[in-house]
Amino acid sequence: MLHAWTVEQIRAAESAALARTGDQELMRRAAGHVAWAVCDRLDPVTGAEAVLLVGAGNNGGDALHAGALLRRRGMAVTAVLLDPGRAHAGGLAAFRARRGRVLAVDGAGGGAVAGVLERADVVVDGIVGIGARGPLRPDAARWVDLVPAAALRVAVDVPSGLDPDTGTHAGPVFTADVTVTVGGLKPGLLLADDVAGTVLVADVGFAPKPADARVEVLTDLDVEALLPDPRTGSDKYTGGVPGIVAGSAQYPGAALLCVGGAVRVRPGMVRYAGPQAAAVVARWPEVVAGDDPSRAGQVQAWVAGPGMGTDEAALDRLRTVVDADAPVLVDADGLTLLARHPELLAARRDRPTVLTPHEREFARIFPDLDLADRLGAVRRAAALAGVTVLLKGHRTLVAEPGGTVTVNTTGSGWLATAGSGDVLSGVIGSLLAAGLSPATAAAAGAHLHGRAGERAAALRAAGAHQLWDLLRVPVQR
Ligand SMILES: NC(=O)C1=CN([C@@H]2O[C@H](COP(=O)(O)OP(=O)(O)OC[C@H]3O[C@@H](n4cnc5c(N)ncnc54)[C@H](OP(=O)(O)O)[C@@H]3O)[C@@H](O)[C@H]2O)[C@@H](O)CC1
Ligand SMILES: [K+]
Repeated sequence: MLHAWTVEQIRAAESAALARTGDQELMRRAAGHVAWAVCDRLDPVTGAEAVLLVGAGNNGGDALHAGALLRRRGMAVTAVLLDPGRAHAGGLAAFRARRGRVLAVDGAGGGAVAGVLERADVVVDGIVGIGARGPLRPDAARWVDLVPAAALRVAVDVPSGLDPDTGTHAGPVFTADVTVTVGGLKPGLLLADDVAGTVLVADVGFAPKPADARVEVLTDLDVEALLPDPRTGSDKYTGGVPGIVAGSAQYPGAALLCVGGAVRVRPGMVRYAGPQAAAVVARWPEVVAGDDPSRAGQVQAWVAGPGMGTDEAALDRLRTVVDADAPVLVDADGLTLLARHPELLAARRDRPTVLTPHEREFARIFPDLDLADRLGAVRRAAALAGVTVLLKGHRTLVAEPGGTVTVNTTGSGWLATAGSGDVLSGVIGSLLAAGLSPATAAAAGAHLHGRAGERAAALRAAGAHQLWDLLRVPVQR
C-alpha cells in the first residue's frame, strides 16, 4: 500500500529530521534526486540546456543545488531568480561555484528570460513547494505560462500552483512531466496526475508514519491478496453470495453487466432479484434468479441500482434491500431514489453501506458539498451520511466515515462507456459478500475495474461487457 500525507504531516516529520541532519544536508539529498531524475531522462546529458525557475524559499534552494549537480554533468544551466534579493544563499553559492548562469527577472536579465526558456531542453520548477499559500502570484505565474511544452518539465516537490493537500489548481500551474517529491507523497499529486506527471518520492532520510496517513493507494499485490480464493472445504457461503437488484424493461443490459461483474470476481454464488431474471439466467446459467429481493434466500451483500428504474416497483425493491441486515451497495437509479428519499439513506447510517455516485449523482445527494475539492467533498459526504462513498472520476476516490480516503490510480479512457459502472458495482458486490469491509471492497473493486479498463484499452476491446473477461488476470510478479 502507498500512503500520502498532508503538508502539515510532512512538516512535522521534516522538523525532526532537520534537528537531526540539518537543512543543508536534506536539501542536498533532495537536489540529488532531482538531478538524477533529469539525467535519467536526457540523452545526451552533456551540452543539454536547463533552466531553473527559482523562487525565494527552500524549494528554490533545492532547484539551485540540483542545478549545481547538473553543471557537474556538463549541462548548460541558467537559474532564473524570481525574487533575486531573497534567493536561497547556500543554493546560490553552490550554483555559482559551478559557474552556472544567473538571470534576475527584475534587472537586465529580465528580457532574456523568455528566450532562454524557449530554447530549454529541461525546465526545473523551484518556484514554490509546500510553503506556498493560495494560487500562484502573477509575477510567478507569468513564467509558468512561458514554459515550452517540448521541454522536459521537472517539478521540485510539488508543481507550483498545485495545492498539495487537495490537488486543486485555481490558476496557472506548472505542468510537469516528472515531480520529484520530498520525503513522502502528497494527496494532491495523486489526484492531479495530469499536472504532476510521473511522481518520484525522494528519500532524504525522513518519512512520516504510514499509520498517520489519511490517504492511501492500493497496489496490485494488495488487491490480489484480498480477492476470494477458493480452497478445499470452501462452500458457496464462504466464497460469498451477492444479491443483485438491477435492470428493467428499459435497461435489460444493466442486469447482465452487473451480474457479470459479480460472477467474474468468483464469489460462491450470485443471486439476482429483478425483472430480468430470464435474461440473466440465459446469459449466466450459474445465477439463481427471481424477481423479489424479499424472497431471494440468503444473501451476504446486496447491490441495488444499475438500470433498475425509479418507479414504485424499483423503490419497493430498494426499500427491501436497505432494510436487510447485509452490507448494501447503492448505485445509479438507486442513488436517484436515495436522493428523493433521504430517510432510506439515514436508515443505513453506521451500517456497512457503499454509495457509488458519479459527480452528478453525488451533487443530487450532497447538494451542499463543493466538488471543486473532490477529496474534501467525498470525505465530508462519508462523514455526513455515515457510509462509505465511492466518487467516480478519472481518479476514483473511496472515503470511509472515519476520514481515510483511498485514491484509485488504475483505469483508462475505455472505462468511460455505457455500462462500465454497472460492471463495477457487481464487482464490489462480490467483494462485500466475500467479507471485505465496505471501504476495502470499494477500493479493491475500483482497482480491479481500472486494471480491466487498461487491458481493454491495450486490446482495443470495446463495450463494457468486455471487462468481464479482463477482471481477474493474474498479477505479474
Ligand atoms: N526545510 C528543509 O530543510 C527542506 C525543504 N525542502 C524544500 O523546501 C520546500 C519548502 O520550503 P519553504 O518552506 O521555504 O517554502 P517554499 O515552498 O519554498 O515557498 C515559500 C516561498 O514562496 C513564496 N510564496 C508563497 N506563496 C506563494 C504564491 N502563492 N505564489 C508565489 N510565491 C509564493 C513565499 O513568499 P513570501 O510569502 O515569503 O513573500 C516564499 O518565498 C519544500 O517544498 C521542499 O522543496 C526540501 O529540500 C527538504 C529539506
Ligand atoms: K515546485
